[in-house]
Amino acid sequence: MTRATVFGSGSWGTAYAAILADAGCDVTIWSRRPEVADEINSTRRNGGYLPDLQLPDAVRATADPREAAEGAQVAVLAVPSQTLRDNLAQWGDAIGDDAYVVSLMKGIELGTTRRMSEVIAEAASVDPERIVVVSGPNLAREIAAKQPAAAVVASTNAMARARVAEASATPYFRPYTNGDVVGVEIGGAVKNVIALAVGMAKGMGMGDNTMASLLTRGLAETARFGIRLGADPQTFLGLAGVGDLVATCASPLSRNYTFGFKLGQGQTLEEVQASTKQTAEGVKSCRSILELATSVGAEVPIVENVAAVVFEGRRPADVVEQLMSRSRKHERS
Ligand SMILES: NC(=O)C1=CN([C@@H]2O[C@H](COP(=O)(O)OP(=O)(O)OC[C@H]3O[C@@H](n4cnc5c(N)ncnc54)[C@H](OP(=O)(O)O)[C@@H]3O)[C@@H](O)[C@H]2O)C=CC1
Ligand SMILES: O=C(CO)COP(=O)(O)O
Repeated sequence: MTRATVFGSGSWGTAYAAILADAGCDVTIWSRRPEVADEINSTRRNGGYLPDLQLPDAVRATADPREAAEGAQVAVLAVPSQTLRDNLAQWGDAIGDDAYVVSLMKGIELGTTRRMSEVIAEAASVDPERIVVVSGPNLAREIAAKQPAAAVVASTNAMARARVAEASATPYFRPYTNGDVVGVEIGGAVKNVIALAVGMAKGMGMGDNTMASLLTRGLAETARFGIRLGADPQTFLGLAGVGDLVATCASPLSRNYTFGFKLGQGQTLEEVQASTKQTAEGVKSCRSILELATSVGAEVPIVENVAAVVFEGRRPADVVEQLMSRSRKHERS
């Protein structure tokens, strides 16, 4: 039986722990708050994040990272992208040298512009051949309700991706393997920013043509940018590209879409931030994505305009005008 640890007991960490248990693993969750670990152990629920999910008996929790990581062959990381480096500094050394380290995170680090697999390799000295990235159209609430979904399990190491895919396969969660870690991580990070843009448009009362236009042009800029970093263009047509973009941009369950929607309705950044406890990765990552894209000479106008709203206080309505008045060009330029 595979021993797995999930670091992070938020929405996706908790839902992923259930996937692993349903796939036959013995799972320990690390919660940073002891009361969350106690609640999971005594009620088999994590009411603050996924109140409707009854966790399988094979899942237990602890607030002690070393106890959580003990003997784990698979260590899953599900904390916010911007805290990952600090988290790993605290307990990264608890992860065994032979464990596969799985990133569920969809962001780019501020300041360094590192992808999450790069942060893991640097901050916890993990061999990149042991790092696996899981991404795709996986809204935690739907997965927790055991609604069927597919995902991509990416690693440069064929054995690592096969092993993690096997440990995560259930009747409602179907993993596909992929060797393109860069493309999978870029798709996952940029779609959050495009979902903020779509949310803003919807919040301003715009309809499906606007949504589809933003989504399609968003995919174009994601691919343009990812290819400059060495990604396989085909990855953006897959689950970590189109798949996740569609799920996130079309769902009120998405924190990024909802965040953008509230901005579009006229709430201030501070008001929206105060109303949401959960992680909307695109809000911070739009800045690091813009910086990384600029450094490789990739034009990312939607990301740039979302960053102008979030970091410069521009109004969403001004951004729409700006995007619509850009110089005309070939669709594939
Ligand atoms: N939710 C989803 O549907 C999906 C999310 N993802 C990605 O997974 C990653 C995690 O997301 P998700 O689980 O949804 O996030 P949540 O906001 O739901 O949970 C974050 C978790 O990280 C913990 N945490 C640990 N250290 C810190 C810290 N220093 N500051 C804040 N929180 C900390 C939180 O603890 P505490 O409870 O004590 O605050 C909580 O358990 C993100 O990158 C997200 O993009 C990917 C696919 C689906
Ligand atoms: O990544 C996700 C779905 O695949 C979750 O999106 P949000 O973080 O916007 O909720």
